[in-house]
Amino acid sequence: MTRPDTSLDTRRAARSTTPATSPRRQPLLNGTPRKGSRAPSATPNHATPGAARTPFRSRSGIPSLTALSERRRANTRGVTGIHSEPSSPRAAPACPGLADSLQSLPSTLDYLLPPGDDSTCGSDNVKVYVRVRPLDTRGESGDGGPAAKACLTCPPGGGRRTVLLADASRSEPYTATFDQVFGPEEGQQQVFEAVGAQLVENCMAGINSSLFVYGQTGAGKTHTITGEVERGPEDGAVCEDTGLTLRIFRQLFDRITEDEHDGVRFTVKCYNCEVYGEEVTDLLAPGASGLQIRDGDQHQGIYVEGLSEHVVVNADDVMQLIQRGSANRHTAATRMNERSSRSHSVFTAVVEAHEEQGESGVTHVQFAKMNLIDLAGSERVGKSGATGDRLTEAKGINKSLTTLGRVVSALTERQQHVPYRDSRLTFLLKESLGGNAKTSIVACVSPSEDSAQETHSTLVFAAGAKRIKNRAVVNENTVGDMKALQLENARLQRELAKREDVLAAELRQHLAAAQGEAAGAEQRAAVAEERQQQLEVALTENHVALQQRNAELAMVKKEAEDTKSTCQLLQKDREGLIDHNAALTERVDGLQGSLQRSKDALRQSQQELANAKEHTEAAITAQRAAEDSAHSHEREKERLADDVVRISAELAESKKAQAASDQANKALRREVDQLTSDLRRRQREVQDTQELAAEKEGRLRREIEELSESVASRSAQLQELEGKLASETVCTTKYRRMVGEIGKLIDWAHSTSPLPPTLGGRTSPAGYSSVMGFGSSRLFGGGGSGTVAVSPLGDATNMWGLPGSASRRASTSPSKQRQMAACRTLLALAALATLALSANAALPELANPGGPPFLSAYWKFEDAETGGLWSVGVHNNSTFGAAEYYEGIYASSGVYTSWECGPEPGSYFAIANATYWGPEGAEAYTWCEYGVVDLDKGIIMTSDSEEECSTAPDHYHTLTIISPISTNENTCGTPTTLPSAEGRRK
Ligand SMILES: Nc1ncnc2c1ncn2[C@@H]1O[C@H](COP(=O)(O)OP(=O)(O)OP(=O)(O)O)[C@@H](O)[C@H]1O
Repeated sequence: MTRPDTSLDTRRAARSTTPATSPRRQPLLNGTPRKGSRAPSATPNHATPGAARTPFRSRSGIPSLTALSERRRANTRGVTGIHSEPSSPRAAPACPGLADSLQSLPSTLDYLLPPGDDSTCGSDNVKVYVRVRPLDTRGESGDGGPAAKACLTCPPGGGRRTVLLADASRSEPYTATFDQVFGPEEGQQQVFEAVGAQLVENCMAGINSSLFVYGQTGAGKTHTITGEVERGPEDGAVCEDTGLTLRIFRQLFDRITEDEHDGVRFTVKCYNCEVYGEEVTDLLAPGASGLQIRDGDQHQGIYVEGLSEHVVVNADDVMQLIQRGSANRHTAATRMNERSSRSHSVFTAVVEAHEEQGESGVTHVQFAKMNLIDLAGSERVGKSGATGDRLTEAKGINKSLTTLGRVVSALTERQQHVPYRDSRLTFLLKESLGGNAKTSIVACVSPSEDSAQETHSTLVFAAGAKRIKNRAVVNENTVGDMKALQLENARLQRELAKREDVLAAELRQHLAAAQGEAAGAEQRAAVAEERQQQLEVALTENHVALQQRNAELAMVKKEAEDTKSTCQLLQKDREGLIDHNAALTERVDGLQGSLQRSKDALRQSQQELANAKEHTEAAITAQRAAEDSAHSHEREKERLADDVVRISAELAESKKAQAASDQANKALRREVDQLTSDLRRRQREVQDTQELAAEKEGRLRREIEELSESVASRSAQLQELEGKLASETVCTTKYRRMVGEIGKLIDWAHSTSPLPPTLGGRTSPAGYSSVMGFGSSRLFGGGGSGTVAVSPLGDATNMWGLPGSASRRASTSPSKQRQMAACRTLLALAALATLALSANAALPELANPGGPPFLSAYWKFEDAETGGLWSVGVHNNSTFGAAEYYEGIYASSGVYTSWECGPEPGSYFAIANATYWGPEGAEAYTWCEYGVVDLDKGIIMTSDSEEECSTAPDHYHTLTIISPISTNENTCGTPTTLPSAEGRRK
């Protein structure tokens, strides 16, 4: 028994990395476990993405390679079992195509599994994640200024899958949706759980995987993929900043420990190289540069010739390799990043699982390759200020990234030529982009306004890469000596034969279910898409309305601010007026005081006058009394009279002053009244404006709340619909693949036909019986008047359902038997082709729900040996076409059977029978509907005119479907006279 080239046990004992540099070609990107391993035919040509669901896998994936092989054998059941004589020496080698097709059936069945688990649904689309780094404290512009503002957000309702870039240089914000978006607050462990853990499971399932980080310089690529590489504070832990690589290997070794058991052994080999400029260098064997990249055979894939190989047995070994590789990598300080990677680094691990098959001497080897790629960052040299070596490096980096962009475009546009060889980088990544690997990309971006342009390019690249489809397969091999392999082969053949029926039944069931599911899914997808578009439009309108409302609110706020400042001014005016009023009041008070004083003076004068009068009277009395001594008193009298005149004048003057004061007082009062009423009016105005503003603000706030609620609920609906759309898209993909699988079966059936060579077939009885068994048990099994025979030649009674002497004579002569055999083969071909047609035709049917059902098809073949014509009609009226044959021996008939293809009314159809021709000259029945299919248009029409159908001789021999002739007219059961053989063959 041959063991793998490196003894795991020995290595385990040593517990150390083997730094051997192999002089041979080392398989960097090569899954081949060792030189001289088995031929490609031992490896399946289809991925089994749903393998993790099968009972053969444990929770952890592939604890047992035998289990995997069991599963594969179970999946291929139905190949040899179809043979009526499984031991036929030609059976196995005659059917490699069928074996391959049936080996692919697990993936067909997997497509039928309910959607939801992406890792097992069979979709190999590249997964794309976006990681937003925190804003840089040194200022993103790199000029040492203050930190820039953020321009990248995750809009609410985006489910952490959508980013919105509001770039000032663009009129519209840019949005895109990815598999997941990690914000600045999300740490290395969260990224590992979402991105890295899948790579471990892929490795354990024998599937290649690649992870690469992309983005502008300083965006966090090296931080994400490598980060801090050292042990954590606790035993077995990693640091918080440890990147994906070490975390992946820790989990990988945990999983290996879980899955390793008696008979199953794992080996892990690591490689690390960098692409600097266009030169490939081994980072683990310094000095080994200028290495060549080779495109090996199917197993080797892409590999770097002469790259050193390092066997590792635990995560600490890997940690040392990462540290060595990082130390040897080209890095330099730039304005954008203190430790900028100036090369692309590729860290590769090849994980092999070996299982010896007990006594048989056969060893199963399952292997997977994991690439962890840290791309150098793109940079705007104007911004980074690179000169000299840094400038040359930057140009080289940008050039290789541009080629990477062209490769992505070519793949997404499905161009014939993909320019992988235009740069070393893209050549190395060939398998990861569109090849045999499950690929994840983490696009690292900065949220800073300064980096908006670079972030935009990164997001556009990432959105494009999301559309790339890969075709990952399970890498498996079986090795052993020739005898052991032959024994194993024989055992597999026996297993294969045993399990045929189960698979056939499963396929039929799943096929029917898938068609129904696909029909519903397509319909729902269309509705969901329409709904999504409506919601998007509504969302956009709501955004616009919200922005308008915000603008209005801002204006109202501004008005309120203005009004407030006007109020303040008015308040100031009011205070001035109050002061002025107080001054006026003071002045009035002053005037009133002086008036009072004048009045007092007047009263005093009047008193004095009264007193004077009294004195005068006393004087007059005294004069009269002393008339004699009046002279002296005469002067006194005159003085007193003068006093009276003066005091009277003063009194008049005081009265005038009081009148003037009253006048001024009145004017002042009027002025004060006027100002007071002005003030009140302004106060009322201010109050009204404030109330109006408050009311408007309240109304706008309510509207904004309502709008926000409606936006949130619509976003939730949109998210839900997106989810549905995604799951339905998965169903549709499954369905389309299933159609492809059926097409392969048809091709195979055609190639193994027992018809004469002119009919494109072979005369192998084994091949022939396979076709019939396949057709009868799977497609023609139910309904109608009987079951078509499984055996190659016997059981004609079932075959000949129509009355007629010719049919009863059918199984007698050898030539009739040959015709019957050929007839059955044609039935199988027709059935298979109709199955494919139904699937194809389901698409226009779905696009036109409730439209007319399908389908009928008609094939004609010319038998060069006899010159006869075969016709096989297929249509949806539950009759099944046999064959028509004339000239020479007359044996043919129709068989009734029906075949239900889908649950939808109208998608029901069956295979029409052909024609029954009696012996020449005898009465014959045409029990045939001549079906015609136009695959280009996807429509099928039939004609009851055999003449019309037979006027397309160009299509004979080719299984090509004849173009439309006329609409359906059923002539079942109508006796008709045969045209002459000559006439029919023209
Ligand atoms: N998500 C993050 N959280 C914390 N720090 C980060 C994050 N992303 C990046 N950084 C820090 O930013 C700096 C630049 O990151 P890094 O070297 O990983 O960028 P890069 O994309 O690899 O750049 P280059 O292409 O120039 O090599 C580092 O100091 C790194 O620690």
